[in-house]
Amino acid sequence: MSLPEKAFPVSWDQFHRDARALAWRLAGANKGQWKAIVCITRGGLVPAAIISRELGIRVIETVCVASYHDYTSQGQLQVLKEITPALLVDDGAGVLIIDDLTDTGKTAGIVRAMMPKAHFATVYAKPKGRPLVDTFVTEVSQDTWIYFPWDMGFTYQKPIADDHAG
Ligand SMILES: O=P(O)(O)OC[C@H]1O[C@H](OP(=O)(O)OP(=O)(O)O)[C@H](O)[C@@H]1O
Ligand code: HPA
Ligand SMILES: [Mg+2]
Repeated sequence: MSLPEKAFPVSWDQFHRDARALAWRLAGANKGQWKAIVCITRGGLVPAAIISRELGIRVIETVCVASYHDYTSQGQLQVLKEITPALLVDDGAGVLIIDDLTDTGKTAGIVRAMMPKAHFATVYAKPKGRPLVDTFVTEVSQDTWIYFPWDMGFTYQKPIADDHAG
């Protein structure tokens, strides 16, 4: 297992602020009028909850995709549950697709193909995935791993000087 060079840990508070910032941007797009949210599980569940609250969207659908089976290594992408046909009309126009991040862009590419006219939004984006999303909040470099608060717990931190002792 190879770990990306840099770490970008995100606290619950920071994630809430960043997801709210995404909601502000989305309120300005499509006049804030969305038919429904399609949330890409599982990572999209938390931002979808925050955005649905901020924008008053009550219809929430899931598309269930899994690709990172072993922590940081990506495997075969599996679609475990498809989008309800009711939302696929008119290629998904007026629908908001939400995920926590786009990395290589593979997940975004697969879901975009299901709804080419939907608006795709993520909280974070890495350069390879960035061209596939319409709206995001923060870009992080490709060699960075984003640590989400739901994947973390409190642990002891070594003093910075311990790694710089000469
Ligand atoms: O741009 P990509 O390289 O495709 O990676 C991005 C996807 O990877 C993660 O999901 P994951 O498959 O790990 O499942 P999870 O959301 O259930 O954690 C993340 O939540 C995105 O959906
Ligand atoms: O940087 C990441 N962090 C968490 N999950 C991910 N899935 C793909 N890339 C990432
Ligand atoms: Mg995911």
